[in-house]
Amino acid sequence: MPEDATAEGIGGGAGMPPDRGGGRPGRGKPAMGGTVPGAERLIVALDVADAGRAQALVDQLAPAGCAFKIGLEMLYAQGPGWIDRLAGRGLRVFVDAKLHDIPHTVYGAARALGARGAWLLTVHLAGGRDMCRAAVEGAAAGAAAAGVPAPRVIGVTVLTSLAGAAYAEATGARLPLGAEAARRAGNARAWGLAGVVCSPAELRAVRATVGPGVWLVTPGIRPAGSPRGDQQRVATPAEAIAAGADYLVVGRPVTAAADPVAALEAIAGEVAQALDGGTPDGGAPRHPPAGVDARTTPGAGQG
Ligand SMILES: O=c1ccn([C@@H]2O[C@H](COP(=O)(O)O)[C@@H](O)[C@H]2O)c(=O)[nH]1
Repeated sequence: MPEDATAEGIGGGAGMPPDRGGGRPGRGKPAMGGTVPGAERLIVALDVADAGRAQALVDQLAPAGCAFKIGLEMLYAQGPGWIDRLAGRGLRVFVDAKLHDIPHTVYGAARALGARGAWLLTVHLAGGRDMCRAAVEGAAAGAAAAGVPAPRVIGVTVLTSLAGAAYAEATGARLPLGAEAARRAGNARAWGLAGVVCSPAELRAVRATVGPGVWLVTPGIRPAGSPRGDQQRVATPAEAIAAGADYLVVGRPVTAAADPVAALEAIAGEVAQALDGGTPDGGAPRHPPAGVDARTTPGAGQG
């Protein structure tokens, strides 16, 4: 039955308590109450500056059962009140604040954000152990003071917009990109974070490093034929699920579509099919099953 992300516990259904807690992601469940199988694994990035547009997207897409990501654009243009607003509807809210500062400052920011009922909160792993631990502690303290569940703090490994020379320029490229992402993910686990953000290209290497129990949240999702935009390390929804992603972050392929609901449903359908071990065209699996069912409780490291 539903654990954390399954359709039944989310989506703002009337009278339904949001279960934003501790279980592993569900596999594609039958649709209930208008939810769409596969959508429970999707996080829609609300990268819009206009409140009316954001509200329209949430109203259109929430019944499918997806989560929503509030990132830098919404936070700076509209303010953090959107976290409360969506969480108050029983929706899972991923606050992609990408905190990266000295530990004292990050503690305070995470404390403030943690009090708002978020489900996930990001930090940059490049900020180091003390900063990441401060984020976990701050988020927990804020949530406890507000009487809401603490967000799971997850760490960004290497931005999906970086590759090749741009990656080398930004980091010094002491390790190949995949190895560096896996190394940083290992740090995330050691430092007590609940998961990491990584590109689909590194999912297998990251999972091999962190083992079960650490959530892998994956942007850089592009359905076949979708413009890549500024994303460099991309994969289709089915490929990302087959490689072991727990959650897929999808922005423009949904929000810039002429029909965002149809776009979301198509991606959810691809996800549901991949979770069942098939390919979007109904052929044999291209990869072994992702092994989601064998995982222990994600986020165990965050206590
Ligand atoms: O490495 C990262 C970390 C975060 N993101 C965020 O995900 C979405 C992706 O949006 P698309 O429109 O689907 O490209 C966006 O909000 C980013 O801030 C990422 O892309 N890569």
